[in-house]
Amino acid sequence: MSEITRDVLIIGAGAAGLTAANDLRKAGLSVAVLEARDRVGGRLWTDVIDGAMLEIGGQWVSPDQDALKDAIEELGLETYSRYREGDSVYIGPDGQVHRFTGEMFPVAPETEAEIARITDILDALVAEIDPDRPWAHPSAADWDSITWDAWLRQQTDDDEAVRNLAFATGSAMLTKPTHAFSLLQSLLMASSAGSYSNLVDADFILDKRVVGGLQQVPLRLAERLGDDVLLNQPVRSLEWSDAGVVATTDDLTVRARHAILAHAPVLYSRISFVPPLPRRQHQLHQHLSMGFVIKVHAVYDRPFWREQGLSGTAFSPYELSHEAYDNTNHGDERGTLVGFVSDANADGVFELSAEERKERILESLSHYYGPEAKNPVVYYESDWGSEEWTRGAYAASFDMGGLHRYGADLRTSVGPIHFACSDIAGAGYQHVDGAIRMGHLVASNIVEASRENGSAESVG
Ligand SMILES: Cc1cc2nc3c(=O)[nH]c(=O)nc-3n(C[C@H](O)[C@H](O)[C@H](O)COP(=O)(O)OP(=O)(O)OC[C@H]3O[C@@H](n4cnc5c(N)ncnc54)[C@H](O)[C@@H]3O)c2cc1C
Repeated sequence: MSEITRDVLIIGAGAAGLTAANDLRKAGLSVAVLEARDRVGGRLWTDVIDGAMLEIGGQWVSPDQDALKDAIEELGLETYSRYREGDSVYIGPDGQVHRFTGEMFPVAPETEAEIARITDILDALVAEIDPDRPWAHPSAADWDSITWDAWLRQQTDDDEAVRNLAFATGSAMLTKPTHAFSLLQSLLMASSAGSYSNLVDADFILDKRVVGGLQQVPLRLAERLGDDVLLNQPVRSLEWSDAGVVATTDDLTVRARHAILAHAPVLYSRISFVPPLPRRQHQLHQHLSMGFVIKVHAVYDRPFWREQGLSGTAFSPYELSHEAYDNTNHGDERGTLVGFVSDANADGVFELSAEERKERILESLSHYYGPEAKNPVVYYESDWGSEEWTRGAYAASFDMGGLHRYGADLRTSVGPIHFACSDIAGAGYQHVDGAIRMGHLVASNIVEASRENGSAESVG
C-alpha cells in the first residue's frame, strides 16, 4: 500500500472534480484526483464503436451555459451547431406523422392555446425561483408536495397538452415518471436553464457540440494535472477529522487537508466514512436518486432524412423514443440519429432480449423517419444504469418533498469534506455546466479557507 500527501484530495475525475483540481493547483495547492474507472470524464465519454465516433454520455452545449462555454474556449476546443435545416416531426395520439417548423408542436388549436397558456404560467413561476435556492421561495413547501403530473392536470383537462408540457422536465430531463417528482423539482430544472421556454426549445437547449466530442473537456483538464490524476482508484474509505482526511483505495492511502466528493450523490454511500457522516447527510442522501434513460445511437451510410427535407428533430409523448435528433458528427459523410427512451419505457425495453429491444427502438425511430431508419450500419445503446460508478442517467433528483426539506444542505460541507457535482448544482443543474460551476465554487471555498487559516492549512 503506497501513501501520498496532498493539500486536497478529489474523489472523481469528472468535469466537476477536474475543474476543482485545476483551480486549486492554480491557487498553489497540491492535489490528487482519485478516479474509480480506467478513464477520466465520468458521464462524459466519447468513444469509437464499430468505427463510429459516438457521444455515449453528455454532448450538447446551450447558450446560457457560460461556465462550460468558458471552459471550452479556454481549452482551445471548437464547437459546431446541431443540424437543424428542414422540418421537424411530431406524432400525436392518433399515430399520424405531422411535419412542422418552429417551437410549437402541430396540435389542435385548442391544445396549442392550452400549451401556450400554461407555458406562460410556468415561465412566471420559474422567474420567481433562484435556481441556487429554490427551497427559499415562500411557496416551496406547497410546490414540493404536488407531483408535476398532478399540478399539470389541475391546470387543464387537455391530455395532449399535459403530455407535451410534462415530458420537457419528465422523460427529457429528470428522466423519471412525472408522478415521481414535484412541481418544485420541475421548476428547478427549468430555472437552471433560465426558463421553461428555454427548456422546451430544442434549438436552445441542444445548440452546439464540440468537435471531437465533449469528453475532450475532462481529457484536457486531466492532461494539465498529469500524474496527479490516478485511475483505477475507487475510494473505499474516508477517515475525517478537523485535522484533515485519509482516503484509502485498494492499494493507495492519500492524506490531505480537504476532500472533495466530486461524484453523483447516489455513490456517497459506497464510501465508508469514519466517523460516519452526520444524521442530516445520511437522511438527505437517501432522498436523491438517479433518473434513467437509454441514449440510442443509430448510424447510417448517409443522413437519408435530410433528402426528405427533415431536420432529424422529432418528438412524441406517445412514442417509445420520445425525442430524436440528427446527431451526425462534424464533417462526417455518414448520418447519425440519436433517440432517447426514458424512465418506465426504459425499464420496459430492458425486459426484452437485446435483439427485440433494438427492433422495438428502431421501429419507433422509423415512425419518425420512415423504414430506412430500421437498418443502421452501427447501433449502440448507452446504458448508464449498468455503470457501477454512475448508476443511471442523466443525473440525480429529489423524491417528493425532498428538495424543500433537504435542499439547503445539499452543498453544505462536513468538516474537511466538500461536495461538488452536476447533481447538486443550481444554474446548470444536471448538466456539464453545473458540474463545472460546482467545481469552481468548491475550489474557491477551499482556497478561501486555506488563506484564512494561513500556513496551518498546508499538510503538503
Ligand atoms: C447519456 C447522458 C447524456 C447527457 N447529455 C448531456 C448533454 O447533452 N449536455 C450536458 O450538459 N449534460 C449532459 N449529461 C449530463 C452530464 O454528462 C453530467 O451532468 C456531468 O458530466 C456530470 O459531471 P460530474 O463531474 O458532476 O460527475 P461524473 O461525470 O459522474 O463524474 C464523477 C466521477 O467520479 C467517479 N467516482 C465515483 N465514485 C468514486 C469513488 N468512490 N472513488 C473514485 N472515483 C469515483 C466516477 O467514476 C466518475 O468518473 C448527460 C449525461 C448522460 C449520462
